[in-house]
Amino acid sequence: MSIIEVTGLRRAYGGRPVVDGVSFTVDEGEIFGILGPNGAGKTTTVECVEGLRVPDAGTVRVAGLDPIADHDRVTGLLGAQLQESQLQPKLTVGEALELYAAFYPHPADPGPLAARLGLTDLLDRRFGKLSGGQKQRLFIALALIGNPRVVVLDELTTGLDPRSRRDTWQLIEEVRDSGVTVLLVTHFMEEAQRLCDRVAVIDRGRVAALDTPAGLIRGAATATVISFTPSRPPDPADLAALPAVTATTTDRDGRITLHGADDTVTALLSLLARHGITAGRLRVTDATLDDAFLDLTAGHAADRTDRES
Ligand SMILES: Nc1ncnc2c1ncn2[C@@H]1O[C@H](COP(=O)(O)OP(=O)(O)OP(=O)(O)O)[C@@H](O)[C@H]1O
Repeated sequence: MSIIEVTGLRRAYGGRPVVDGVSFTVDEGEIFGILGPNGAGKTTTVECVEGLRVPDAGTVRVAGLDPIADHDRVTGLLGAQLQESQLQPKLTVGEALELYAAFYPHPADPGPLAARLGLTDLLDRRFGKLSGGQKQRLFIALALIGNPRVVVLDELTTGLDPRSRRDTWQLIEEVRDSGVTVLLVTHFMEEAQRLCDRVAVIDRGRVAALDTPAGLIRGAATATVISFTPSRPPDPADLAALPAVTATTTDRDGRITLHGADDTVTALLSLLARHGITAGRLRVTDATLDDAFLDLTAGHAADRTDRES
């Protein structure tokens, strides 16, 4: 059953459309990712879901309610992640939890919630003295304090070191496992691949693809990534003519990376054998969500160059 329904959403700033007909539904109990390049319209989209922005056109429903017309009821069932600037540096973790609990009719008990998020030892610590990872744990706690059915997390792990990021991922999975639906805006492919049940890739205000991470990878032009260091450079025209090749790059050390499919590997090996070239440190790997994302948003970088030139 869907808990969020977005249909034909449009929003422009100063006459420039930044969300241009976005539609998707989020099922209750899933982690739904919104992925896209900078400026693609991700935050604007989730702000419309949260009722913080009024759409120019289209409809948004959260548990069947309109986030603008039914603002108070939607606020009661949707937990949003605060931005850092919204908390006073002198407020302690315990005070922040008590303060935000007071905003909701049926809040979670701050003590057990703090324990669940590993904040018990930090209850007397001031917000301004917390590390990046500790702040993010507090933001997740504050998003959950109202006992929401949905939490919206926007770039929650940006700026965290790899360990804190992994710890935060585990917390997000625990939130989902407790029955809360998660709408997650992220820039990190690894994060989306590891956490999200389904992902909408938004590019230039439109949904470029919507699928499970595995489905996005399967549907991408790149299935296989091949890299090797040749004993001497092959003819670039021969490489470009290999079956299913979508991209070829050569780094400063002469190492070649080809994006293609299984057929590409076989044809490459016979090409190299024909020319007596050996392939040093040959690596053949499956494409990742990163590769799928680059395929899906391939026009974006070119457009940006056009605009900036
Ligand atoms: N209040 C505003 N007034 C004018 N333009 C805005 C406003 N908010 C966002 N924009 C512009 O709208 C576009 C989309 O912004 P948005 O924040 O939704 O994108 P995003 O995909 O979340 O980007 P990022 O990944 O960089 O956070 C950007 O070009 C941004 O500069």
